[in-house]
Amino acid sequence: MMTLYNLIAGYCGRNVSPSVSGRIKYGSMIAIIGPNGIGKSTLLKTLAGLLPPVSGRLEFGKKGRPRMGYLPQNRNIDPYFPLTVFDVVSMGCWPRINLLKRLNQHQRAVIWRSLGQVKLLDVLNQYIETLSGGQVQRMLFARILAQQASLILLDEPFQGIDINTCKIMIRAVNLLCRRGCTVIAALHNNNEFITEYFPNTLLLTCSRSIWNSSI
Ligand SMILES: Nc1ncnc2c1ncn2[C@@H]1O[C@H](COP(=O)(O)OP(=O)(O)OP(=O)(O)O)[C@@H](O)[C@H]1O
Repeated sequence: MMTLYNLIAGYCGRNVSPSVSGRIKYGSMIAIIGPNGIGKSTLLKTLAGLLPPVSGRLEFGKKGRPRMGYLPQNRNIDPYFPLTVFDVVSMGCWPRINLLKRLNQHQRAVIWRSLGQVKLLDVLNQYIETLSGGQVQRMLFARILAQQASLILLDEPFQGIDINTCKIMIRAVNLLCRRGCTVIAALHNNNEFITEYFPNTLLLTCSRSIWNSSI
């Protein structure tokens, strides 16, 4: 689905990541790992199409760039904006609804299912200012699920959240991969979930990138 040819990510023509080559198949679950500042987020942004590669290239299959969901590391959300949990998760459907139209039955079902997967159905009508940090994280994750993307890019999705919330999110990610969605997550090396849940890793070092190396 996605092939990387000597891809180097960076800013304004300055290399940040090492060169990465490889083929990423449908349904893969990949952790990008490496020390702080090595370029994990930068590479993820490049895969997301938010940054052009400094050099090398990224190619998608015949169908072109798939529908993508991206969870950035800096998840700024104004907690005092009067939105409910349902409102935020429904934003995942926006690309597919006309601004003048309401959500249809199918889209509502998708939102409910996404909320159910992250166990937030009981707070769907609550304002976001009333949520805990872990609930906010799960809500943003549900928004990604509602996008029904076939490529999901997650930047440090488990940072600062408790083990139960992590497990809820991991289960949702596993389910997506079994349905053919590709999930790529930038994670810190010491993340205990890597060995247990991510069958494939891409280790970035200052000199090169290494697929499926043990941490
Ligand atoms: N917008 C930017 N413009 C220029 N340089 C940047 C920008 N964002 C990050 N950098 C630099 O790129 C390098 C890699 O940063 P990046 O966030 O990709 O690393 P990382 O491996 O994800 O780090 P961490 O593990 O700390 O999240 C750092 O030196 C950082 O200062």
